[in-house]
Amino acid sequence: MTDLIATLNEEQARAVTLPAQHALILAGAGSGKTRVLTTRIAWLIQTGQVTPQGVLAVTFTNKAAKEMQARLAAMLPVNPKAMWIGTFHGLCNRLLRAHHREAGLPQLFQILDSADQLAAIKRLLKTLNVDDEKFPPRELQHFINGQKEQGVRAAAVDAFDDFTRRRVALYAEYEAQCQREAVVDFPELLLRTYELLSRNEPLRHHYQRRFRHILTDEFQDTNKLQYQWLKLLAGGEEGEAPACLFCVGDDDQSIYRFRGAEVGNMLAFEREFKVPNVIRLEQNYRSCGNILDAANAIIANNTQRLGKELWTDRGEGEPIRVYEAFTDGDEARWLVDEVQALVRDGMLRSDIAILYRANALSRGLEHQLFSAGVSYRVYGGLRFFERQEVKHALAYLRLIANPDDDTAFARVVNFPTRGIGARSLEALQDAARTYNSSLYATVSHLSGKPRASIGAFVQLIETLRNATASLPLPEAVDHVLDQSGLRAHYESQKEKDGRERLENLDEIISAATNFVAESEAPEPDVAHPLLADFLAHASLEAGDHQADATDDAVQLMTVHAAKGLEFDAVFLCGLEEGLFPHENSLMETDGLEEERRLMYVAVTRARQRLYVSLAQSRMLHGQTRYNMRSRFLEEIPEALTKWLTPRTSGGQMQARPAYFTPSPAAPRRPAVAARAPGRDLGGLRIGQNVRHARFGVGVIVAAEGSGSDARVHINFGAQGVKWLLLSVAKLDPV
Ligand SMILES: Nc1ncnc2c1ncn2[C@@H]1O[C@H](COP(=O)(O)OP(=O)(O)OP(=O)(O)O)[C@@H](O)[C@H]1O
Ligand SMILES: [Mg+2]
Repeated sequence: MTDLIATLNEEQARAVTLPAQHALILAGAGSGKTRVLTTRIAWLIQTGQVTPQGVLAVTFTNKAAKEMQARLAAMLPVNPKAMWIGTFHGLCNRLLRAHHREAGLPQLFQILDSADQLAAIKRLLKTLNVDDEKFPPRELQHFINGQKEQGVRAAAVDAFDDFTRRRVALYAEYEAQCQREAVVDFPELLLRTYELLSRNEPLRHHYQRRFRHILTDEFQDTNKLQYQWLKLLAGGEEGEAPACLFCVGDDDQSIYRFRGAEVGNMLAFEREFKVPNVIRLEQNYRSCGNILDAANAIIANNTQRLGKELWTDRGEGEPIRVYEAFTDGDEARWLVDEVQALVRDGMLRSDIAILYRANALSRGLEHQLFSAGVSYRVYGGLRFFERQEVKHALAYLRLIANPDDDTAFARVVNFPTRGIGARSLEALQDAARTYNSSLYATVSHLSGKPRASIGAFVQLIETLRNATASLPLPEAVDHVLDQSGLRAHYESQKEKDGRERLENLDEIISAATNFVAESEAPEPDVAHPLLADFLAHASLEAGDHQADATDDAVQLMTVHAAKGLEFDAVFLCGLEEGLFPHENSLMETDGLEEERRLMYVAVTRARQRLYVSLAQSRMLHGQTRYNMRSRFLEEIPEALTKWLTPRTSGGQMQARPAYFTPSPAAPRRPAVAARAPGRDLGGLRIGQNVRHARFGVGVIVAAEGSGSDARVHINFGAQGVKWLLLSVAKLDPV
């Protein structure tokens, strides 16, 4: 044990060996916060100040909890599985299972993940005959979860207008439905435990006496209810000594404010508990100097900071490598080549991470990795072709290619909802068994209402088949997305999630475009002969090649999912305005500062090598976009970087030069929505602020087309993001 402390620096050792009092460790990335927290648990146990059962430690992800357990097992002769180390959700689940009766739940209550929860809400709305146009399920879900995260039950919501009163009534109905069906959603796990402990005094005292040390990692991302929960468990009632709270966090890494995380909890904690020990750690052990300097320089542009600096004695290390590709395809190919070179030089694949801001970027990368036979693993998110909305879209295509595909039929016959009832489907399934034929073929044997409702669906598929027969594959996909109602369905879902799903739908068009370009298709490349191949390609890419956890695989994830992790080499791609910072954040300072913190998290994941890349044109969501270089890239001091491609002048990116010959995998024909690059934006440029008579002030985030066809993509903040024709819209520079 003393050995372990000997490897720590002075401040770290002081934090680990603090007396039994509250403490706040406020420190930047890679300064050893998580290591200090883990070592403190070991030290407390080893010095006999607490038993392993007396410790409660909260981590942010299950992966982090497992790592902490493994480190403890290496330091101490204890069974860390028996200890209370886990995420808020995991720990609450454990408490509720142990005291399910007191919590009013059957022992085998089921947990609803976010998708299940949404399905439950939809079902509820249907049963109650509620118009889901007026009360979109996803908004209702957001409302309910928001209330629960504030610790507010339906009965306690203050509703001053009719709309809110209706929502609250639905919240109450939803609570009743969950209770009837014995299911618990994510925020409910926390709220239920919180209520259990606050109402049940003996139980509360039991746990307050038991957990004498409560340690929380990533404290900057706790929400209000989580903080209340910690306070409740810490106790300190009626003259009893409270448990010692040991919280570690970094305000510069607070990246969940959009979900209700309150960085103010750090200050509230310090104030409310009169925390006697606030320790700052300033030495970074993770990253080489250049990487750290870049991170410091980037975050210095934020104004809302508690303020701290990081230094390292590891030497400056390698420069940050910057690659500016012509297209996203070029970017992905370069990236995979570079990954392979690193692996040849002896780096483990699992020490290499590819990070991106938005999930939609993973498809192109996955495709390149897959084609090159590099095993990879996608964390915290499904692989592209496994995502629900993508599977729905593929199901329509599968029915066009093969009407007898019953799985595809069942998946979309009533999605988007077309009022086909469970009874009708049962009748169809029974008849299919009797006639021993596929669902599709059986519809003609039905009669009455089922025949009419399901018959209309069959008719839709027939129409789709005819309409797409002579279209090029990407256009066929586009057509199906529209006519199936899928696009409209996800468009009606205004929350973040709905947008992301829409983006993923459009991404299938990009996939089809690339597939056609690569498949040596005979001219004319009309959809139908290619469709089956494309679908096979999609299911292959979805199923196989997903390396399992033990495999040595390159790690792909969003920046959000990378919090707390570290890798020898990090590739951060898509560094373009509109992508990172994300276009939805451009209008508000808070939004931009949260994006910058996210950038800081991304950069500080790298130990030795950091690559940042961008593409001058990117096919995303079915459209070719020409974005400006990300301001975050411009915020990295030039002396720290090494450009692998000629450094362009910055500002608006150059269009691909006319002499550039497309590489083999680049699209041979323009995609549905792609336009020729030579643009004349009538004196405007991407990144510029403009005023529109109706929408107000916005920022130009992308452009396409030229001459009288030129269109610009403008983010008007609260007014939304719009495509406007330059020749029609009157835009004044501001
Ligand atoms: N005193 C030390 N000597 C050597 N290595 C250290 C020391 N302290 C921390 N490290 C190493 O530095 C790396 C970063 O530590 P850790 O993950 O605990 O930082 P962190 O502050 O939790 O980072 P983040 O903010 O990203 O969560 C780890 O590999 C850790 O083992
Ligand atoms: Mg950490």
